[in-house]
Order: sequence, then structure tokens, then C-alpha cells
Amino acid sequence: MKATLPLKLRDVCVRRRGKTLIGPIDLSLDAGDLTIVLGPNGAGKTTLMRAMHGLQRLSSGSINYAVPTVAARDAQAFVSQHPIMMRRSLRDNLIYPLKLRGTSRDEATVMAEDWAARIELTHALSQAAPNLSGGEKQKVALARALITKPELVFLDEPCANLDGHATRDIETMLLAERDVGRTLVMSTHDLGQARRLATRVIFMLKGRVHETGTADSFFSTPKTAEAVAFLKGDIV
Ligand SMILES: Nc1ncnc2c1ncn2[C@@H]1O[C@H](COP(=O)(O)OP(=O)(O)OP(=O)(O)O)[C@@H](O)[C@H]1O
Repeated sequence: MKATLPLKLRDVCVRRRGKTLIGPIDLSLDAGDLTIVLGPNGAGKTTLMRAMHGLQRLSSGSINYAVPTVAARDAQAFVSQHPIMMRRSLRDNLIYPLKLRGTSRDEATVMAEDWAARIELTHALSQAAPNLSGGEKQKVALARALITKPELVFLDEPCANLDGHATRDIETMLLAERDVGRTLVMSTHDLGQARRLATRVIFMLKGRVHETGTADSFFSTPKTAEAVAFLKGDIV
């Protein structure tokens, strides 16, 4: 399959009822990074990621992948902070995205069992997925996103509602994906998590991309007073 990245945003704006939610934004996203979208509440992180994934209609500007949009969407996954489980077993939840892509039932079952083992939920394969705990559901949501080996995964505050233990499990999965070169774009306002995971940072403020660069340079030498204030905890 042809690579869908880089992704290029030009003059992207999303407006609703006369209010600008994000934009104008110009941005380029390359393959192989774990990019953390950082910023205070309401900065536009979710809107930006939804726009990049095609869930949010643009008011103006354009978003282009290296391949036609339909093919690009097929190579992507989106994990939200409120994982929605189908009212079926954990096994069927993991099989579903593979089935949509034409994988045989037998092959999909093997892959589902392999992923259930990786997220330490083999014992729950036959359980109804909606009855799992919040942390377990989020691990399933992540496994369900990764099982198709997407080129690009968006994660919107995936640990927002999780305790320390579940957060660590999710971070371990994300680091493993980062280390095999999967391209990940994740929003958070948890600075500790951003420092642990990011290779690049997009810092958003009031709907605009305020600063972007490698994680090392952003955390060690932020360029703007606002980024310095955010890192000190003065903008929340
Ligand atoms: N559908 C919508 N209609 C109107 N306003 C919206 C809509 N979606 C989001 N907003 C507003 O757009 C702004 C950006 O919201 P967004 O959720 O993208 O920010 P965020 O950085 O992800 O915030 P948080 O960290 O709180 O999740 C906020 O002011 C929000 O209230």
C-alpha cells in the first residue's frame, strides 16, 4: 500500500455559529512520530484531530494526504476518550475491524486472541465488552484500532478517565507502537505523559498552533512566553 503521509493542512479553519473553533492552521505531519497535541482546555485539540481524521467539516482551507482521501482514511484509526464497545463479546469487538476489511473469520480470530493476550485480557475474550472496566475498555479500544496495523492513529485524551495503573498500560502499548515506527497523534493536557511519550509536540492555544517542533526542543527551550507559562503550569 502506498504511504498516505505526509499530511498537509493549509489555512484550515473550523467555525461554528460565527465562532472560530480552530484556525487558520498550516501544518505538516510526517510519518514515524508520536506527536502530542498539547494545550489547555478548549484550545482546539479535539477539533484539530477530528478535522485531520475527516470527522469535522472544514469551514475553509484544505487537508491533503499523499493518496486520495478515501484510501488515507482506510489506513487510519481514531481512539476517543470515551471508548464505545459493541454489545458483543470482547473477541467480536476485536474481530470487527478485521471483518470490515475482508479478513477471514479464522485469521481474525487468531489475531483477536493474540491482541487479547497482549492487553492481558485473554480470560475475558468471551465476556460482554460493555461490562469491562473503563481501563479495560480503553485497552480494547486501542487494540481494536491497532489490530488492522493502521499507518496513522489519532488518540484523543485516551487516558483522561483512567487510574495510574491503566494509564501505564496504555502508555506501554503506545511506546511499543512508537518504537516500531507507527505514526501516532495524541492529545493530552497531562504534561508528564507528554514528556514520557512525545517525539514531536504541537502546542495549541485559542484554536491556533502556537508552537511546534521536536519534543526535546519544546520541553527544553520553548520559544514563546505562552509555552513557557504552560510548561510552568501558569496556563491550564
Ligand atoms: N460542535 C461544536 N459547536 C460549537 N462549539 C464547539 C463544538 N465543538 C467544540 N466547540 C468549542 O470549540 C473549542 C475547542 O474545543 P476542543 O474540544 O477542540 O478543545 P480541546 O483543546 O480538545 O479541549 P479539552 O482539552 O477540554 O478537550 C471550545 O471552545 C469548544 O467549546
